[in-house]
Amino acid sequence: SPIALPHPQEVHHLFTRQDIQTPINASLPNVTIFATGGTIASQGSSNTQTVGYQVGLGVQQLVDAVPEILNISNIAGYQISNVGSGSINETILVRLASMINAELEKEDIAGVVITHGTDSLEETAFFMESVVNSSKPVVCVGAMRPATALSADGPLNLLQAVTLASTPNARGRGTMVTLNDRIGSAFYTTKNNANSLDTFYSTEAGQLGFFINQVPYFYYAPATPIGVTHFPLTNSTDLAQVDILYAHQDMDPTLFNASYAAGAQGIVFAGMGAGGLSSVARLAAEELFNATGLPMVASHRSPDGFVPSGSEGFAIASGFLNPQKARILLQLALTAGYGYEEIKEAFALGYPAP
Ligand SMILES: NC(=O)C[C@H](N)C(=O)O
Repeated sequence: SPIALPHPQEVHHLFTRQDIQTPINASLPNVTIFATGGTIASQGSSNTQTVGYQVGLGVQQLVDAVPEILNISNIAGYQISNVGSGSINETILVRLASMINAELEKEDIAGVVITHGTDSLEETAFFMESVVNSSKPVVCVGAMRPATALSADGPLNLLQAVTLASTPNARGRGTMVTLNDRIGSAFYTTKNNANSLDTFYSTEAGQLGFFINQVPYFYYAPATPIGVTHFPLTNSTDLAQVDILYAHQDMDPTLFNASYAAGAQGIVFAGMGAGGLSSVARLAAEELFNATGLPMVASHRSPDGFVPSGSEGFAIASGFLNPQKARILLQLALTAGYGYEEIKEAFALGYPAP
């Protein structure tokens, strides 16, 4: 049965093509921007307001604020939505991905940029990594300060994102995230701080590169992360429902059954340490698994780390994937009709035997 979409009133701009097309300079590459909202598209009531601002700027205004972009690329833009990234949903993700696939198939397109709120940017980036089938760069970018703020970070981040999307050496690196001069892999990059400008990085996996004087420098030759499973996109925007449960001392063990009763087709738990649960919660989860076969994935509530297989016998280990990324992989696998063993294999790709 169709899954109810959250906050439909907030996606009323969805896919109205507010097409922008800057004057064509034949010597420059072509980059398409897909704007979804977020702080990068937000305005405060003063130049010192950095909390409680409103999303509202369209893709045209984002580009107008950085005319230097036009020295780097010809830009076309789509307004996909204009929402805080907490309201990005599966309808937006699936349609955005299919638009990006279609765009990258065009021979004259060098790459694409997604402007996005930072709160769930890593989820969208991971989704694109899993379903975009092109070696051309897909660059996700956001900002931590609204466009109206003193020292707003959005304009420079956008300039760098467009630069990255037009750089031949950015090909073959999967979907990337760039903010605050850093270039990271969508597979590993995580938002680490709710407020700080310097929030996106990936501790153990490291960065792909960085910007100096707006030029991207890479640490390595093109490579994509181990463990990416590529899924075909279907026309359906209904992805399997997967819930995340957060483990803690005295976790309510009934949450597992409640989640299942509410329609979850899979559960990811943000486990303590390397994927652990209290003995009471573990028993409840295991009983549910034994009774229903509901796929469950053990991830970690610590910001970084690894869940090895076998830590919770009935649960599939998330490896390096944090709960929000593990959820997307589980959603895509279930939507593609994977059974338990195939799901297990998809996760295990992220932690191959040495
Ligand atoms: N910095 C940001 O973009 C945060 C914003 N609340 C969002 O994710 O849409």
